[in-house]
Amino acid sequence: MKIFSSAQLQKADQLTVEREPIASIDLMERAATTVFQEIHQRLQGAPIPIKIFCGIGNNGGDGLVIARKLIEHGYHVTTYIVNYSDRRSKDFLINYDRIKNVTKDWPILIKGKNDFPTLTRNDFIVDAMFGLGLNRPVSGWTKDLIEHINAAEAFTLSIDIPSGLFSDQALAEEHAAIQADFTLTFQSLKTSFLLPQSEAYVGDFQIVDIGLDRDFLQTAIVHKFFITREEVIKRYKPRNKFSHKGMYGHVAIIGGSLGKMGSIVLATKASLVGGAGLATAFVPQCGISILQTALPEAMVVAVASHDHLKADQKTMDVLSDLQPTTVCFGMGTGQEQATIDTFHHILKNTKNAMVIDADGINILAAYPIMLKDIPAKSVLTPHPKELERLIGSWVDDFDKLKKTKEFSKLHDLVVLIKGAHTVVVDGDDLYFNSTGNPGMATAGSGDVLAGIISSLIAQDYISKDAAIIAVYLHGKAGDFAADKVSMQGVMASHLVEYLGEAILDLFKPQEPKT
Ligand SMILES: NC(=O)C1=CN([C@@H]2O[C@H](COP(=O)(O)OP(=O)(O)OC[C@H]3O[C@@H](n4cnc5c(N)ncnc54)[C@H](OP(=O)(O)O)[C@@H]3O)[C@@H](O)[C@H]2O)[C@H](O)CC1
Ligand SMILES: [K+]
Repeated sequence: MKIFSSAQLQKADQLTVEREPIASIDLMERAATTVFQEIHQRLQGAPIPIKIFCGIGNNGGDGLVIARKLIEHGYHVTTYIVNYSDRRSKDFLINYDRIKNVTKDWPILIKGKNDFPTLTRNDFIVDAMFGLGLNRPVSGWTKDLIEHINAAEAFTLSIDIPSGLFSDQALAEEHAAIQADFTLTFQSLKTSFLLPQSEAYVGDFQIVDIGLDRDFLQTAIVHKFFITREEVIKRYKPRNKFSHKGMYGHVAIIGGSLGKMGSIVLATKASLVGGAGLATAFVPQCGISILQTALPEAMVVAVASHDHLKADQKTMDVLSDLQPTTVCFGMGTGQEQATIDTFHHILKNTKNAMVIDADGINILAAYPIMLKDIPAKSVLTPHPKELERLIGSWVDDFDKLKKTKEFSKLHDLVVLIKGAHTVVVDGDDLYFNSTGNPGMATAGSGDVLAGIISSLIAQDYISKDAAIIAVYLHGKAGDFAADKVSMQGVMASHLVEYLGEAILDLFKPQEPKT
């Protein structure tokens, strides 16, 4: 699913008005009516106090339409105009008049701190102060009002975007934005919703289709996407009836050290459950019986050394004789010099795209000279600390995206930014994951992900698609697991266990949205 920038959405608004054609006031009525219907469906006429805060632009105009519709349906609504400027928009003014037809009175004007209403936890607040027109941080008494609303801890629904939050740039900590519990957003997600810095503001969100110009939406070029089920299905390759295991690739998972063999078990198992035809774990001696006991389906090759990976020529020859389709390196290896040398040797002798995880990434960060030896389009799967070691620190989340893109382009790699909405970075293109839950922040979760990505590359998916499908399925498996064992109860093994269910779910008929 495409993620549009605020400039593109404003363009879409304008083109819809011209091409449909539809008067902008009618488009506002249509958009806000859709929001009203969503609210009405949830509240079902509940007699709770609803307080709607409207700005003076079109976001405020939306708020006025919602207020009018709610009043017409018998809700207890108080409407406030947050008068932060005298430059009221045309469509705001029309709706300012229209609401008077149902209330017989003007909404309450807020012009400063003295006008702030008392709010309680029992209020239902609708925030329609600023939308995509926000062009600078909110300041003065308007900022105080945002803080006043947040302090009430009442359920807050934001229209289009939590007021004060930017769509395409970061909000510094000292600035204020509405801490929404829920955001109903028009036509497209806003990038900031998916970034950790916005966590306090966005809450849950839902996209409402307001019928903007289809042609524009389909043809506009974007570099940001949301990884939905449809994005995965369109990339998924069904299996042929006459296929055999040799057609689904051979994954070599290389890593492990004394006390850290579990990571290899998880990754190797995930690669098999993910569909690879064959998997070989390539480990120090200490790993042989662990692997063979835990995972009879996998082959095991051990280097001569006992505790760490220290490959001699003989074992390297064994690896090249195996001719794995995909090599995955890094989990649990540690950073002994012999291991670093082994890694460097593997990099230089591998042609196909690899998957590099954990200590593999730490070694690359410590020895950037090795970056040039990584096969093109390899996938790096750092968690935030590992990413920082790799690309340096960032000022904010948008800067992190920019620096990761530069790194990806410079080295021709696919890089993951792991987190609540894991991002797959492929050059200029960013793919944000939609699945997963905080229960997945658990030991070994990343090993499973690296195993799935390796598995898909071995099955002939291009690295970017392998990463996109893998993060989605990994998250979905986590969601299924959390449903069964609770978020706290999720362990990495559950992610492997529920991976099959996540794959099956791709092809299950979905329940219609209520
Ligand atoms: N066009 C349509 O029919 C639709 C519009 N939709 C809704 O519109 C908003 C975007 O509305 P817009 O009027 O462009 O802007 P806002 O309502 O977000 O903001 C109003 C004005 O506020 C000023 N501004 C910006 N930042 C600040 C600030 N920090 N402090 C004070 N004032 C600020 C700015 O004007 P300036 O001249 O002062 O710069 C804004 O113009 C969109 O989000 C939707 O909710 C829907 O898309 C439906 C169709
Ligand atoms: K808003």
